Formats: sequence, structure tokens, C-alpha cells
Amino acid sequence: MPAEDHPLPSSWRGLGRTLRLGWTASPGLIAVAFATTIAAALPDVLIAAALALLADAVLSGEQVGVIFAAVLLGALAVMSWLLRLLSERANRRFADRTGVFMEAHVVRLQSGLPSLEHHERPSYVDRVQLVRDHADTLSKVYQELFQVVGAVLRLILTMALLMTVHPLLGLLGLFAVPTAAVSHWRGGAEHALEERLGHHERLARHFFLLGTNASPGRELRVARAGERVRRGRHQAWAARHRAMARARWTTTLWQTAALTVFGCAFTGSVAGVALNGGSAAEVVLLLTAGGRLAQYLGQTLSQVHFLRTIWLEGGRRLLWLEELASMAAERSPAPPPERMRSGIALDAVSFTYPGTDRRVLEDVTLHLPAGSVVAVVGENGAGKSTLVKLLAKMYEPDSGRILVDGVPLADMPADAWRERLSGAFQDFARFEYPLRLSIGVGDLAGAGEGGAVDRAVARAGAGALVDRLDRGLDTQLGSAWAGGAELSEGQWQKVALARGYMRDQPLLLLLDEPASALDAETEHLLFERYAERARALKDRGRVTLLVSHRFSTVRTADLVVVMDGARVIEQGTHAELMELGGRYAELYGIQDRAYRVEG
Ligand SMILES: Nc1ncnc2c1ncn2[C@@H]1O[C@H](COP(=O)(O)OP(=O)(O)OP(=O)(O)O)[C@@H](O)[C@H]1O
Repeated sequence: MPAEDHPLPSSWRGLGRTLRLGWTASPGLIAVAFATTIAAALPDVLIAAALALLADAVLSGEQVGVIFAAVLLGALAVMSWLLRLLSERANRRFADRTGVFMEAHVVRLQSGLPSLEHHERPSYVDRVQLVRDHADTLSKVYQELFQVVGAVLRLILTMALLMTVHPLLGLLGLFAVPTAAVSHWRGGAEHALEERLGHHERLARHFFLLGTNASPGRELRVARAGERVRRGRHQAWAARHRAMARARWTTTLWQTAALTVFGCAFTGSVAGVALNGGSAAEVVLLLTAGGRLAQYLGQTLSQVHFLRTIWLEGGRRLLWLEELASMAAERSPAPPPERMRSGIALDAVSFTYPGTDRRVLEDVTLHLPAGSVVAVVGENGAGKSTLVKLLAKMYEPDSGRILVDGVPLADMPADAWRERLSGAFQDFARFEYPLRLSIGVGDLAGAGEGGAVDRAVARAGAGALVDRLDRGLDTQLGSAWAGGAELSEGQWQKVALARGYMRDQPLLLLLDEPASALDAETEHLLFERYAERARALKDRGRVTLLVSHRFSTVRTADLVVVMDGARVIEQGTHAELMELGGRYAELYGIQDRAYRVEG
């Protein structure tokens, strides 16, 4: 579904959801944290009243009154301190627990999304990045919320105290309204800007990784482009910083103006009470409570600001991610077939990457017969890998359908379909685990079965690699780990290929340039062996789709599909396409001659 169809939920729904998550994470602790934070407000405010009592008793010379007021003052100070301490401890423990809970929740949601859109569509990437970055911070906002409630309670009680001096002093609260309004607007405005500037931040991070990782490091040194990358990073940060600083200056100016309005009203009130026959106790009460009014107001505002920026916005995005994940889970009721009979059909499939407007697949109609080995060839950018991604259900076509034995792939749950897929890709992952696990990851459910990993190793022709390692399949991979072995590019790719061969009975095996780092001869031998085996198992109905630029490998396939400019332009067996004398024959001829010359 396109991103525009799934807007951000409202702040209030996000807030409600975050609260419910906090309750789920730890109901007991959230209750204690809330109760102690709120209770701490009462003694705090009453200190102003006790001070007024004390001033009154001192001026009227009542000894008992002085002692009573002093004891009350002491008791209130101790209570206030104790409750603050308890609330801090309860909130900290609660934040620790929810932090872990939230992070796990976000990871689960993200990894559960069937499509890759959240990794590739710029507006989605920025949202997901905010949720990810704020997952831990979200756990701390409960304390902020409780403190906001406590600060609002303090404000109300303080105003009630002030109104005992003169009812008009309650109006002081009105002068606080502009400050609260500015603060509310400020948080939202800054946050929206932060999200809009997300691409600068990503760019800076990208340059940082380029400059600090080993493999780009080699290229950068040879090309002597290190300085350019450093400058790029600096410029990206500077662009973000300039825009943020401008916005912050503007919002701060507005806030200063609003606070000035409140300051003038407070000073006027103190002068008014003092000059119009107010008692010393009333002036003390006004000074203490009124002074605190400004402090409580400041606290409320900074917490509201924090809540507005982090919690409301973070909470909305978390809910958005949850909705995206559940929408994906709700669709698709049809299970994949146990065994494929007719095969996979693409019926007028067209596709445009989210956030772009150029079609990268145009009206593709193909039949991939059950039990066949299909090779896809074409120039760079022709759409071969995109076809593989659609078959792996990483994206849905814009129009047209993919049918598996006549059942729309769109109706099949992504998880269930992927359980029946195997794959090895050009941009393979390097799992720095012990080798056995690094391969076993290809099918964790079956990896424990005796011999499953050994079979995968044999299919990928990786036996020699295993033998060469000191501890065989138990060797830790990756030189960053104690005793870890570093592999060459081709060796890593063999591990990835073995991972792709882990499943015994996949319905579809996707091999997207799985041997690009191996020499042509090894690739040819490997694939020929694989194709023979696949043909022997024809009745299992598996489809194997291989993307390769090497025609020596491609020619062994049962069906060759030639892509050009987002379209399928030719299809048939090697012999048929050679006889046709079209694009395939031309490309084959070029490569064949080149090899002969090299040879
Ligand atoms: N994530 C993406 N977002 C936007 N456009 C993309 C994305 N991935 C690929 N493309 C574009 O889609 C087109 C087809 O890319 P694809 O990777 O499918 O080509 P390919 O035939 O596999 O190329 P190669 O042989 O170089 O691997 C290219 O023009 C590419 O720029």
C-alpha cells in the first residue's frame, strides 16, 4: 500500500497507546511511580502556607503559633523530600523496565513488516528512524507525564492559595496562558522541522560510515577521496544545524516575550498587595507562592515541550508502525501450496518503487513452469533484481498479478510464503557467527536436524572452505571476535550460497547473482550441478530463478528470460533464442568472443 494511504494517527491516540504499553510493561511500577509523583505536589505547595503562618506568628509574638508553624514547615519539607526520593526511584526502575520492553517491541514490529518500504521510501525511513531513536526515550516520558500532572496540580493549589489573599490574584494564571500556548506550538514546530531535515542527518551518517568502515576505506584511500567525504559530512551536519538553530532562535524569542508578560503581571501583583494594606503574611504568601507559580509554570512548560516533541510525536509514529504491521498481517488469507503443480505466472505485472515515478517493470507476463530452472538476463538496471524482490513479496505490484498455481501471491501471508522460499543474493549478509550457525540461519527450524548444514555445504560447493578452517563448521567467523577467521569476498559468498541451500523443499529458489564473487568456471560448475539435481527432483515442483550475467551458466537453464528497459523482450531455451538471432544471441556472441580472446 502506498505511504500516502496510511497517514500518521492523531497525537491523542499515540498518547493512549503509549500509556497502555507502559501499563503492559509493568502495571505495579507504573502505579507506584504515578502515585508518589502526584503525592509529592501537596507538601511542596503547602510550604508557602506554612511560611505565611510562621511570619504571622512571629509578627504577633505567639510562641505556640511559632512552634506549630515551624514543626509544620519541617514536617512538610521532610515529606516533600521523601516523596520526591520515592518517586525518582520508582520512575527510574519503571523507565529501565519499559526501555527494554519498548526496544524489543519496535524491533519486533520492524522485522515483522513484510515489505521493504520502510527501509527504502524516504518519508518512511525518517519516521522509522524517529521511532527507533526514541524507543528508549519513550520509556522515560512516563515520568515526564506524571511530573506534568504534578506540576499542574501544584499550579492549581498555588493559585487557590493566592486567591485566599485576593480573588483577583487568580488572574495571574491567565497571564500564564500565552507562555503555555507558545511552548505547545514550539515543540510541534521543532519536531516537524527535525523530521523534514532527516535526510541531512542520514546523509551525514552515510558519510560517517563511508569514512570509518574498512571496505569503503580502501577505495577512499586509493581514490584519495577521504577529504571529500569528510567535507560532505560536515556540510550535511551544518545544513541541519543552521536550519534548526534558526527555528530555535525564533521560538525562543516568542517564549521570552510570553514569559515577560507573566513577569510584569507578577511584579505588579506584589506591589499592589504591599501598597494596598496587605499584611506581612499575605506578602510572604504571595512572594513565596507567586515565585513558585513561575517555577511551576516553567517546569510544566519544559515538560510539556518535552512531551510534545518526544512522546506525542514518538507515540504517534510508534502507533503508525504498529498499524502498518497489523495491516500487513491482516491481509492475505490463502496459504501457499504444499507442492507446486503448474508453476508461477506473472500476468501483466508493472511496478514503480515507492517514492519514485519511473516504472522499473512494465507489463511483464511470464510463466515459470513448476520443476524448471529459469535464468533471467539483461543489462544493468533492466529490472532483474526487482523481479526477484516482487517474487519474494518484498513489494506488491502496482498493477497485474503474480499467481502461484493460480492463487494470487497477494493473498498469501508473507511469512508463510517466505517459509517456502530459499534465496542467495549478490548483496549477501555476513553473519559473524560460528560457521555452522552462519549457514543454519537460512533455515533455523531445520538447522538442528542432523546433516542439514552439511548438505547445504555440499550443494554450495563449500566443502573445501570448511576443511580449510581450523575448527571446521565450529569456526567463529569475523576477525573482530576472539579466534575469529576472516573470509575472502568469494568465501563469504559461498557461505551465503550455502545458507540459500539450507531448505530442502522450497517452492521457489531465488538466486540473484549468487556467485558474482566467484570465478566464471566455479559458478558454471556449481550451477550445472545444481540444475542437474533440480531436474532430477522435477516432480517436487520447485521453480528455480537464477539471475546471472554469465552466459556460460545461463545457457544450461530450461528457460531463458531476456529483460531490457523494464520489459521482457525475449524468452525461450538457449537454442531457441540463438536461432532467433535477437538480443540474447547478440549478448551471448559478445561474451563468447570475449572469453575466447581471454582464453
Ligand atoms: N530501492 C529502489 N528504489 C528506487 N529505485 C530502485 C530501487 N532499487 C532499484 N531501483 C531502480 O530500479 C531499476 C531496476 O533495478 P534492478 O536492481 O532491478 O536492476 P537489475 O536488472 O537487477 O540490475 P543489475 O544487473 O545491475 O543488478 C534501476 O533503474 C534502479 O535504479
